[in-house]
Order: sequence, then structure tokens, then C-alpha cells
Amino acid sequence: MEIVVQKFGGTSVASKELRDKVANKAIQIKASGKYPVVIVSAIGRKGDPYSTDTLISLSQTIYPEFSSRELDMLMSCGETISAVLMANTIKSKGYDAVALTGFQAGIITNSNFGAAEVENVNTKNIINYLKKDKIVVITGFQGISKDGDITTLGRGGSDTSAAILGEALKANVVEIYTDVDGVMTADPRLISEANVIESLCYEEVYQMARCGAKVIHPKAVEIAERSNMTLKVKNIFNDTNGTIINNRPSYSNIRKNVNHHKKLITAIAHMNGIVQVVININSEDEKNDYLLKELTDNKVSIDMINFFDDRKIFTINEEDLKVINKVLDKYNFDYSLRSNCSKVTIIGYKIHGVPGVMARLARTLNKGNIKILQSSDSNTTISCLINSDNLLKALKTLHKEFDLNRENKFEN
Ligand SMILES: Nc1ncnc2c1ncn2[C@@H]1O[C@H](COP(=O)(O)OP(=O)(O)O)[C@@H](O)[C@H]1O
Ligand SMILES: N[C@@H](CC(=O)OP(=O)(O)O)C(=O)O
Repeated sequence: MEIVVQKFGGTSVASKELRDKVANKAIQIKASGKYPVVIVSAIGRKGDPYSTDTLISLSQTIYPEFSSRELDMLMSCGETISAVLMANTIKSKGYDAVALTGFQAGIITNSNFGAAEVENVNTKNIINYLKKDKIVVITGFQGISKDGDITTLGRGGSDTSAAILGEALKANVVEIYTDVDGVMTADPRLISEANVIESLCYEEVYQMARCGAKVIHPKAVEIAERSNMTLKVKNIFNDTNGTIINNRPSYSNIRKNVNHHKKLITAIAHMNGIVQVVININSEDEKNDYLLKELTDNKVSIDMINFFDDRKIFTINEEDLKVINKVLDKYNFDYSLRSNCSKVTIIGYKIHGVPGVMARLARTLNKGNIKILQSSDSNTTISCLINSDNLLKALKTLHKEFDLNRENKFEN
């Protein structure tokens, strides 16, 4: 049984016309003798009646202190509505289909509401329906805890659902349909010169996703990598090839230039809504321990961490600002906060050990009078924190500097 998992995000199921397109994609797979398993996200975006953001705002406006268990139950309704509509769209075209919730699809998670981890997938029900020749439509983003509570997998979690089901069903490929032509050299909404990248290795896409490229969730890439499963990112609006994601090319292929792009930098990603925190505190001060414990207890994730003997510097997401203010004031820390920051990251698996990459990055930002407020790096990335007012300028100049503009088409 050759199974193809196809995931359609909120933008791909937002209208009847689009749901028709989605149904046709699944039917095309079925008609070719393969077995499609369709994963859908909630319909549309903020403001659309059944989108995840709309459901969240419903809870916030009416009951600001909504419990996380009930919030998950509410949020999961978006995907349930979407799956039911999709199964019916397929049926209306003469093909048999069945809609399954995360529970019915056997997706078992822990009880970490709002960001549940999948612990096990029992595919029995799905396989039974596939054997009955039904096109199986499954709600993305949701599962069931061992206590029987509905859980959600974190924002953007339908990609995770698709990858985890692809892995459990031993699918040959997981196709992620979205509203752009594939994974691109930068967010095409901001950079019109951005190019589609024809093929990428897991590591680069993972870093892109982790550093803000919303097109795919980093967890989905992690799952695909551990099971060596191919991911394809494609546009629902056209039939272009999209991006294929699998292993890094072998060194012999790199030498022969097979399946390997020539550029040093693969892409630029960005994240907004970041706050830089600077705390003046000596390493011997016992308040250091309180700080780290409070951050852990309050589930505040810190990034771009630079701890010096007399200062501790890190960044947080804007949503955690209230908590950080409370913690820092509680222990009377001497601190300053800088809001309205963005993190810009260049990504490329070939940059490790290559001299001069940071120099090019710094020179380009400097030429544009863009101050680097902080920086960090890994084997495949270099990130700079900048003021968000400079974001567009930084992305445009870096995109050009690292030869990613459209006239320099991304070659494979
Ligand atoms: N490097 C990138 N390549 C492609 N898209 C990107 C990139 N960075 C950010 N994006 C954004 O990701 C969006 C797709 O993700 P999302 O809105 O979550 O779609 P979906 O509804 O299909 O899940 C695109 O519209 C694009 O603006
Ligand atoms: N609907 C959920 C899950 C999801 O993955 O959505 P999308 O595929 O539209 O990004 C969310 O908005 O977070």
C-alpha cells in the first residue's frame, strides 16, 4: 500500500474553490492507485469565522482566564470543522472519504495542553479505512491524552501531525501545500526578489523554520529527518515543482556538484517581536539562581544568551514581557529592556569554518546604518538582533549581498 500524506494549511482550505482544489489533489493520488491521507488545518486566518486565532480570541474576550484544557478543546474545533467539510467535498466528487479527529486517528500525546508531544500513533483505524478504499481526512494540530483529554500540538502543529502520521504510516512522501511556491530564500511577502529553493537538506530547513520561516514547522522537519522521509513543500495555487527536502548531499555528490546548490548562504529568515534583556549582576550574586529558576518555573524560553561576569544578556519573545517584568522587579534587579527588535539569520550548511562570512554580514548592515545589537551563531547559522524598524532594509541588502536575488536564480 503506497501511502501519500498531503497536508493543507489554513490558507489552502479557506474557500469553497480552494477546498475543491484540495479534493482534486487527493483524488488525483487515489486515481493513480496510491492511498492519500489528507491532513487539514483550521479554515483561514485571523478574522475568518472558524480559524484558530478567531477561536482563541473568543476565549479571551469572553473569559480571559480560560483553562488550558478547555482552550485546547475549543481550538481543536477549527480542525474538526475543516476535516468534515473536506471529507464532504471529496464525497461530492464521487469518491468515498471519511473524516477523523486526532483521537480517531490514534494520535496519543502527553497532557501538556497547548504544546502537547505525540507519544504514540495507533494507525489501526486509518489502515482499516484505507483498506475500504476511503480517502482518509484527518484533523491536523490535535491529539488525545492518555486521560482522554483533547490536546493541541502548538501553533503551526498541523505540519507536525502530517510528519508524525507520515512516519507511522511509512509514507513515501509527505506533501505540505501552502500559499507560496515552496521554501524560498526569504519570506516572499517581504522580499519580492526571493527565489524558490528546489532542494534542501533537513538541517537547513530546520534552521530556517526555527529562525522564523513560517512555511514549515521545525518539529515536522525533525520527525522527517529521524525517519528519513522526503518532504515536499508545494503551492496549492499552481502546479510548480516546489521544494524537495531530504538528506544533505553526500560529499562525493558535492564534489560532482550533484543535487547541491552552489551558494554559500541558502536563505535568510527573520523573527519579529523580540525583546533584549540586559541585567547588571555579578556572577557571585545569589540572585542569579532566583532568576534562572523563575524563568524555568514561568516557562520563559530565552535565546541569544550571552552571560558575562558582570552582565547577563538574552532575548525573550514579546509575549513573555509581563512575566519578565514581574520577576525582575520582584528581586529588585538592575536591568534594562529593549523592545521592538527583530532577529535576522543567515543560513547555509557550508558556512562552518569559512572565514569572512560574519565580516560580510557586519559590513552590509553597517553600510545601511543598521546597528547589530547582539549576535549569535551555530554551525549553519549566524543571527543578528536589530531594531525592527530596520528589518526590511536589512533583509533586502543581505539578500542581495549573498547573491540570493531573483536574477541570480537558485541553481541546483
Ligand atoms: N523562507 C520562506 N519561504 C516560503 N514562505 C515563507 C518563508 N518565510 C516565511 N514564509 C511565509 O510562510 C507562509 C506560509 O506559511 P503559513 O501562513 O503558516 O501557511 P499555511 O496556512 O499553509 O500553514 C507564506 O505565505 C510566507 O509568507
Ligand atoms: N490551525 C493551527 C494549526 C496549523 O498548523 O495551522 P496552519 O497549517 O494553517 O499554519 C494554527 O493556526 O496554529
